[in-house]
Amino acid sequence: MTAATMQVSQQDFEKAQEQVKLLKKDPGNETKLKLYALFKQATEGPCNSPKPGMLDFVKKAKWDAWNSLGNLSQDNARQKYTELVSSLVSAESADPKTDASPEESRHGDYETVLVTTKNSITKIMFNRPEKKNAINHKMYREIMKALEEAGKDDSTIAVITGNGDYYSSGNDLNNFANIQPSEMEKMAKDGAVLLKEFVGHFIDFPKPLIAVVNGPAVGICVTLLGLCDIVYASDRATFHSPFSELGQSPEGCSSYLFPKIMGLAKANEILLFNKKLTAAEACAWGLVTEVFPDSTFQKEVWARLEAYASLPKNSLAVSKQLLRSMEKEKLHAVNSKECEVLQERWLSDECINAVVSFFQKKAKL
Ligand SMILES: CCCCCC/C=C/C(=O)SCCNC(=O)CCNC(=O)[C@H](O)C(C)(C)COP(=O)(O)OP(=O)(O)OC[C@H]1O[C@@H](n2cnc3c(N)ncnc32)[C@H](O)[C@@H]1OP(=O)(O)O
Repeated sequence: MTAATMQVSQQDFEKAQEQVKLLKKDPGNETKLKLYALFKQATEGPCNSPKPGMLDFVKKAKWDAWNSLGNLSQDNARQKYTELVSSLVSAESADPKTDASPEESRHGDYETVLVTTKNSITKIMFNRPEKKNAINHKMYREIMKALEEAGKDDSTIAVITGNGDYYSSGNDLNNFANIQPSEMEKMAKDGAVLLKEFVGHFIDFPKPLIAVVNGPAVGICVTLLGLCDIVYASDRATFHSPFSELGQSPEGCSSYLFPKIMGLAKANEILLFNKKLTAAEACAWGLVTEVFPDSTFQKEVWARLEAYASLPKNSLAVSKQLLRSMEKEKLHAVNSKECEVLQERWLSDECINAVVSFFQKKAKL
């Protein structure tokens, strides 16, 4: 190495120390240890401090990293440090995700949901506000696709919420409309297959899944809350699963989870007798984690979620999966059974009459 390159290397070394502080993405512990060791070697020479005790994990890892550089010269250490930082900076500027300012990145190609990622949180927002976020067939499919993507992306947690004044009015009753009598059985069979797959995506979701209930929730959007890991609600939200009123029966694993969460007597009021809960009641009954005043709901909840999303991602995922693993098989069995019963219900006069009444504007919840 010539004197000239050493000189440049010293300047670059100082610049690299500045650049490392500006990295937007955490380079990971292994790389951070390498940087630490090269910096120490470059500035102090070979490792000269006493070996820390076995139980002092952090100090021991740093000491090991520095010590592993042996007699590497200070010039070489400076050079290697500078090169490592330069490779991290280039990798970051080539990656469109990290170029990402703290701005939201929007996932493309959805019509009925709005999917965005920001601050390690992927948000899946029901986006049919003019229909109170009722879930039509396309929306069932798009929610499943969004969950699949969120399960695999870089986010730490995923959030489900609604756009507009409703969280969601549940199943879009148009899913049952304009069906010829000869097609009824097929409609019911296909509906049961779709519903089973849809609920299965919630059972199997691999990361913490949080419901941010911004307004009233109806039907399947209430029952699915039992499969979420945390439920935050605005004090404007209500929770209504009027299955018997609609001639239907419970889904979303609620026939198993609701009695477990709130006790059989309270679950019966919701699932058999159509009791609509206020947010405060849903919280007292264990379905909702915490209720916030509507005026500060978004601000308080997102601040809380951003703090949660900065926790170690893999630890959260394995812990969620561990908790879910105790129940997974059972939940899939419950889901199958519920869909089987609903397939029959959809062909019943009770259900058909309820749907007809809704479209004749005779019945609203
Ligand atoms: C593959 C099938 C799987 C099935 C899974 C099983 C799922 C079960 C359930 O989810 S059961 C629950 C079903 N939901 C309902 O029965 C709610 C019906 N809606 C209402 O009662 C009311 O709309 C309301 C109380 C939610 C809101 O009332 P209001 O504030 O007065 O608003 P509007 O009624 O004027 O609604 C505006 C606009 O949206 C349409 N809409 C609202 N909800 C639904 C719905 N669930 N299905 C279809 N359409 C809905 C409503 O008709 C209005 O449309 P318009 O402006 O008239 O075109």
